[in-house]
Amino acid sequence: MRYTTAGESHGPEEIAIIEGVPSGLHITQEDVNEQLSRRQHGYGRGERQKIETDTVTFLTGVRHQLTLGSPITLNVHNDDHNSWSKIMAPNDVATSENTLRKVLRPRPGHADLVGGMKYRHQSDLRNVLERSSARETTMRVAVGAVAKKILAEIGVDVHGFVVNIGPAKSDLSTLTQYKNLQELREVTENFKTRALDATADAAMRDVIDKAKRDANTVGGQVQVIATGMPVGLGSYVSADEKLDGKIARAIVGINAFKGVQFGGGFDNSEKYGDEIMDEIFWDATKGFYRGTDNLGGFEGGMTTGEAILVRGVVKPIPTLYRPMKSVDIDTHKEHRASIERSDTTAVTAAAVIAEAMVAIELAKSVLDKFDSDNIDRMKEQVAQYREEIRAF
Ligand SMILES: Cc1cc2nc3c(=O)[nH]c(=O)nc-3n(C[C@H](O)[C@H](O)[C@H](O)COP(=O)(O)O)c2cc1C
Ligand SMILES: C=C(O[C@@H]1CC(C(=O)O)=C[C@@H](OP(=O)(O)O)[C@H]1O)C(=O)O
Repeated sequence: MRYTTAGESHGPEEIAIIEGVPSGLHITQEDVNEQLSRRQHGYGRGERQKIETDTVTFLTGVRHQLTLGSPITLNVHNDDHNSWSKIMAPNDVATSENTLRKVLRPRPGHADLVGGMKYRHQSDLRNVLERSSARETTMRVAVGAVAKKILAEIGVDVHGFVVNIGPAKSDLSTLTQYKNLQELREVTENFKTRALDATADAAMRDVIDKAKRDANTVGGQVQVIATGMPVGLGSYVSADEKLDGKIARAIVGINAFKGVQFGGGFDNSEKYGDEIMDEIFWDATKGFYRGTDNLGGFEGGMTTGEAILVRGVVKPIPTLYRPMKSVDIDTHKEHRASIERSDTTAVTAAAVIAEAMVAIELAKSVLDKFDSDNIDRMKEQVAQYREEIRAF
């Protein structure tokens, strides 16, 4: 399975094309809309989310709620485009009127300056901003919704949570060692049944309100937990086959993500070996298993069969309403950075996007190993493989 996305933030449409989804997968537009709606929620976002109601249209690859095995085209309309149609017009020549919203003072922390240099957009950095915007993550979540449906067919569940927003921490933040799998499962379930909107926590709202009052922004960490993956997805034999490596790349590829860890991650560096390795046990019904999950479900770049625990670090939003120092690209004079309408934080959305990215990488790995033509044949092969592994 592979995919590509296209679309500018204030252009008319966002598009994704996915190839390699098996035939016979049951999927509806509502399945995708549910995930798109989760991405749009979260305290601390700006005015844009009030304008958009992200809903998908299947343009190709699905018939009577079943995938055909052909490329699937997903489309989400940008409602905000109504206010930008002249500025984003593909067929009109540039005039003083339709370039009114020029960006000439690059925002530190954004793609503006380097993107402008690289693509020679020296007359208007909006040409960078439009595609570098995290608006594009709408389509990654849409693709992730398809991946989650594939994974659900073989009992794999993937869920993203907020760990902290600035200094305000959720209960999950204390679970860095995962010594007790039962505790991990309970906390996970507890979090899932609560509103995804971890920013409902009063302490988190306070941090966001303070940042907003100060014309500032704030970041945080998110955690993705995936359960039910078969043993042995990914491989140690070549560096680019390692599934933890593919997931790390997918996570850091999300706008504003600056770090990733598995299991206890960075905290493990302060521990001794006997505190960290996940000891091996055997049981006649389930075969080999571990008592802990300090390594986050990977050994040698392969799934161990325990929960996959991935954490991502999200930097604060770069656009500041009290902007930082920058330089005008026309005059080369020092000037405060441009201000664009912006979020105060997007950590809650980031948890949903990280979930989608993990789901995409896991689904790809399943489709690489098992039949990818038809979903029922894939399921049969996974069941057969699971039985072989259990009997090892
Ligand atoms: C869901 C989401 C929403 C975002 N919203 C904004 C925003 O409103 N304003 C902004 O300046 N950056 C926002 N960002 C971050 C920028 O897109 C990102 O920092 C920028 O593209 C530079 O990429 P980098 O941080 O990965 O280097 C958002 C990121 C995510 C994941
Ligand atoms: C549009 C979304 O996020 C946008 C991501 C973003 C950025 O610079 O990354 C900047 C803002 O864009 P705008 O100026 O149009 O409000 C966010 O709203 C979205 O998540 O759907």
